[in-house]
Amino acid sequence: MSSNPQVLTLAEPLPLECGGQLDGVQIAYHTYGTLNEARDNVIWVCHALTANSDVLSWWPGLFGTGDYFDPADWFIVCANVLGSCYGSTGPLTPVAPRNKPLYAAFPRLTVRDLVAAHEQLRQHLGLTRIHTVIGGSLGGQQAVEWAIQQPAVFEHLVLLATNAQHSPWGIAFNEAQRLAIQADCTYVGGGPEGGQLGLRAARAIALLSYRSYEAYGHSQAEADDELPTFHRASSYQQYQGDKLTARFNAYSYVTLSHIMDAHHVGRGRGGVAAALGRVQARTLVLGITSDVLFPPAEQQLLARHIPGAMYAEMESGYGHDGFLIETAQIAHFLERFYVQTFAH
Ligand SMILES: CC(=O)SCCNC(=O)CCNC(=O)[C@H](O)C(C)(C)COP(=O)(O)OP(=O)(O)OC[C@H]1O[C@@H](n2cnc3c(N)ncnc32)[C@H](O)[C@@H]1OP(=O)(O)O
Ligand SMILES: N[C@@H](CCO)C(=O)O
Repeated sequence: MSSNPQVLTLAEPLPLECGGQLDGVQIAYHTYGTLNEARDNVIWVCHALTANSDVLSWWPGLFGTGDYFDPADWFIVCANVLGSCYGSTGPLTPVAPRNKPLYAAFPRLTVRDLVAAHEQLRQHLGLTRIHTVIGGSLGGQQAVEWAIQQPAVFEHLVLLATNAQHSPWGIAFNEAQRLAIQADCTYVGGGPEGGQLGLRAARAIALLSYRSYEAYGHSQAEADDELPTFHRASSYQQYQGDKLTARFNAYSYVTLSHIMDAHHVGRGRGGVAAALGRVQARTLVLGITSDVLFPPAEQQLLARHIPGAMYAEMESGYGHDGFLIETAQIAHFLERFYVQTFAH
């Protein structure tokens, strides 16, 4: 991370959806820019699977000086999710009562638990109104869940490449990755470095769902006339696995993928349509044409059931990760969205 996060430690135990609780929860967060006098310039960013609270470092082109969300204009908040490894309580954090990390025994959290923790942070920061909450993928799952729980807080909701309930297809991808991690014999009892070889394979599997046939064809094509001694695409897979293991751990990865799998806004609320119907924020839902993990149909469903939501689709060959890359298109649709909502 390019700058250190601030950390809030919750005074009270955090009750979990599974029925347990977490004591001494820490939430790492970044803020950028200044809260204006009217306190109406807050943008809250919910990050995806392996990112962190330093949104300026991982969403350049959308967040930063001269970008659509410029800290000169906005008070931007981004918090690391529970279960991750960038400062918020996760599987490698020593937790009470034994003050030791729980590793693979870390509790099964849900998106609702992530929201509950960040709701405590929102209250701690005294932010009664959020101009926009924005998130893609797991971040979008968190943003929509939060807008359902606290409909009066959010004026605008921006959802990218996400869904209302995780799909059997998405769960199957995650299970394949967990199987790779659990096949690494260091996963159980291996300490902080446990399962890293498995994580390397898991990231390589995940990449297949984050990119597309076209993206691989475009960036990893080989010369026609040579008998290859190695394949570019093979080396790319290995490199991406190495890149993630250098900055992430297997226990957080398993925890977060289970969180994604359990995501279902309709649970206990009479179904998805009834839950989405509670959203009061003006909503923009953005799908990506080549997203095989969260296909446009999932975005269309969100937009169909969130009252008055606007739906748009980004043309992109990048696949699911297009939500991190296609910043010019995102800015274009944001501008249309804000102009339209301002006019009403
Ligand atoms: C501490 C931190 O890093 S904070 C966390 C940062 N990450 C996040 O926040 C998560 C969200 N971000 C992401 O998922 C990604 O960064 C994305 C989707 C935005 C972009 O993905 P990238 O991996 O950067 O892009 P892409 O898929 O084009 O791969 C490019 C990389 O692969 C390398 N590469 C490309 N082809 C090959 C190949 N055939 N063999 C080996 N390496 C290759 C490139 O050299 C480049 O390496 P670099 O990342 O060291 O510069
Ligand atoms: N590429 C994203 C996951 C896709 O949502 C990440 O590593 O956070």
